[in-house]
Amino acid sequence: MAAPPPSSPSPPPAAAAAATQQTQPQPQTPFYELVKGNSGLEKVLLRGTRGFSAEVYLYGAQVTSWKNDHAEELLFVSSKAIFKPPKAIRGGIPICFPQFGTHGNLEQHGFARNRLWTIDDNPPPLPVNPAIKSFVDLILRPSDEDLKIWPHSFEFRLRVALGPNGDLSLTSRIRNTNTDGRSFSYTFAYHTYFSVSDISEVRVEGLETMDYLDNLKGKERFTEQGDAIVFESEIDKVYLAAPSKIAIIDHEKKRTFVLTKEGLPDAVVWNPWDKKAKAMQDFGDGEYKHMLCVEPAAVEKPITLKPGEEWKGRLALSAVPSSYCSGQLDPLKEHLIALNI
Ligand SMILES: O=P(O)(O)OC[C@H]1O[C@H](O)[C@H](O)[C@@H](O)[C@@H]1O
Repeated sequence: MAAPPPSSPSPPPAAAAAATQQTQPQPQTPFYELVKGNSGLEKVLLRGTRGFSAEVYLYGAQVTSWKNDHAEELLFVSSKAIFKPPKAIRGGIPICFPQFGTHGNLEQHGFARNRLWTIDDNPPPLPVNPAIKSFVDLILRPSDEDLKIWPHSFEFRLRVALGPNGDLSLTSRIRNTNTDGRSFSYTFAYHTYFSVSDISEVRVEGLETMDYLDNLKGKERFTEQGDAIVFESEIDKVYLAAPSKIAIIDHEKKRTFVLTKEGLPDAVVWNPWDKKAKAMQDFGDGEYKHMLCVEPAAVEKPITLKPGEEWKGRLALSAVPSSYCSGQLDPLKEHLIALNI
């Protein structure tokens, strides 16, 4: 069920229907493939050059795997994750829309993460790096049931793309398609779960001195002190107006994740730690040691769209060797230039 690659990066990948007509994947040729995943839910496989790969479930449009050229998994998905609606999949990159967390009257993190998305065969053109050959476009429109809980018509298009250096990008385009002249507002996050060797060996750079809302202290506002952020206990903070680049440095793995965000001013940092981990049905007791969520988001100031308006929010992820010193973001720039991001 391999789909042939698009003839150019702008047109969409071949239709899912066409995907079923081809039986022989073309070796060395980037493509996406639609296969059955856990519990029979469908997922899209993206394969890049040199063995890079990613997987996206149509359920939630959720990326659940991103692997480097050594076939190492870079995202965390819980061994207890439940792949059954209406539960959202615990791990990968859940999409929080139209509400982040409890910032509104909807269910926690909104409903996009537990809806079935479809492959969008004919998305409006999106400027992309021509070197990217492996990508898929997904779309979510509200059902009649959704309109009862959030009475707004929208089109949410998500492109997930695997770059030539194994970097992963997610581009969201959300359009207000209300025909009654009404604007709508929403909050949003790419709730990214990174796989880390040992949370106590990890530090995050780029958020020091930032203001944040502490979800563990009634969303009260504080200012981060000191150096890079390290982890010794539960954390659940929304960093406000965070920089567009954030680094997660995993000492043990000698790996640095670089997040680049556009259109998303905030960044949430979350680790449930031991007590909350035990209370979560779909999360192993000790798994908090091996994950960290850093979530590019728009939380403090909701995004408002008038009818016909479209918003774009992008996340680009790369994993690079940690070959620079603590507190020096400059050498990181070299990696970013090398990665062309
Ligand atoms: O359990 P979930 O609904 O997936 O939420 C998991 C976590 O997501 C975010 O990081 C929030 O800031 C946390 O408060 C929440 O606990």
